[in-house]
Amino acid sequence: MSRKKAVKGKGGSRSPKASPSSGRAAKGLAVTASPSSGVVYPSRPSISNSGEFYDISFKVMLVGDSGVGKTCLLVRFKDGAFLAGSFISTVGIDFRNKVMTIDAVKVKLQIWDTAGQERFRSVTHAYYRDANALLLLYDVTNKRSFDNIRAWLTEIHEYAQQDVVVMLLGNKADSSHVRAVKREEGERLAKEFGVPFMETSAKSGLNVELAFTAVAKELKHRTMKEPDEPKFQLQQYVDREMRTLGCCRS
Ligand SMILES: Nc1nc2c(ncn2[C@@H]2O[C@H](COP(=O)(O)OP(=O)(O)OP(=O)(O)O)[C@@H](O)[C@H]2O)c(=O)[nH]1
Ligand SMILES: [Mg+2]
Repeated sequence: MSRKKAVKGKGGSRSPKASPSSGRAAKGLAVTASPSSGVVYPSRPSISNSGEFYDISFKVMLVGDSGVGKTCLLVRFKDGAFLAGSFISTVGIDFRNKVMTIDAVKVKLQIWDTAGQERFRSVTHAYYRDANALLLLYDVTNKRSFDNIRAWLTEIHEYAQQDVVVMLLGNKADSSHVRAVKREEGERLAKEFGVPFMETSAKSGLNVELAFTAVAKELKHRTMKEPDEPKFQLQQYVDREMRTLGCCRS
């Protein structure tokens, strides 16, 4: 992840107008195309900038106050590393691509890392409308970042698509000695707004993969759901995975 002062990503085009794109068709899969979600065109193979084929592509945005760990979460997910040391605040917006295999379908996530600082808010607003999913972060050691979640949700409501997938993440869960927001408080707020929730740690890797996988599953199901297939239940999936893995999946 480039942390330098640039509005540039490593993954290719950075036009906010680029719509969810298509990829190589998954063999034998029924496809329903929707203009606002990842669309599959069976005859058109696509290849990501990293050289990987994919079937469907979605845009995911990381949002939340400055310092909550958005960049670190993305770096952990993409590179499996933690950016320790001094904090370099993101300037503008940046993105990285990752192709995941979800139920035998190659799902490309184009993940936009936004700047949490107030002065970049207008830049972020321009990107909301094309996002298929938003990961909204607060820092469990910073009460203010949690209190600001309501304002972030209002902003999301104002600028994002109506059917955008939103997930609330309480990051820095490794810092139990300086915790300022209880897990139950996060759960309560998420319930109030009807969004799925989990705690994560970019430092330890706790639930990082799970957060992105859950979002990718939800988006994939919305696009490729068979008529008789039940609706994917994101929070239930997350709860089940956390139980199975003793709540501490990395
Ligand atoms: N202990 C701990 N520290 C973290 C974690 N995630 C991020 N940090 C630290 O928090 C600081 C901010 O992290 P960033 O990822 O740069 O924050 P950001 O949300 O991208 O901030 P902006 O780019 O300004 O919006 C850095 O010093 C990180 O090392 C985490 O899970 N645990
Ligand atoms: Mg950042």
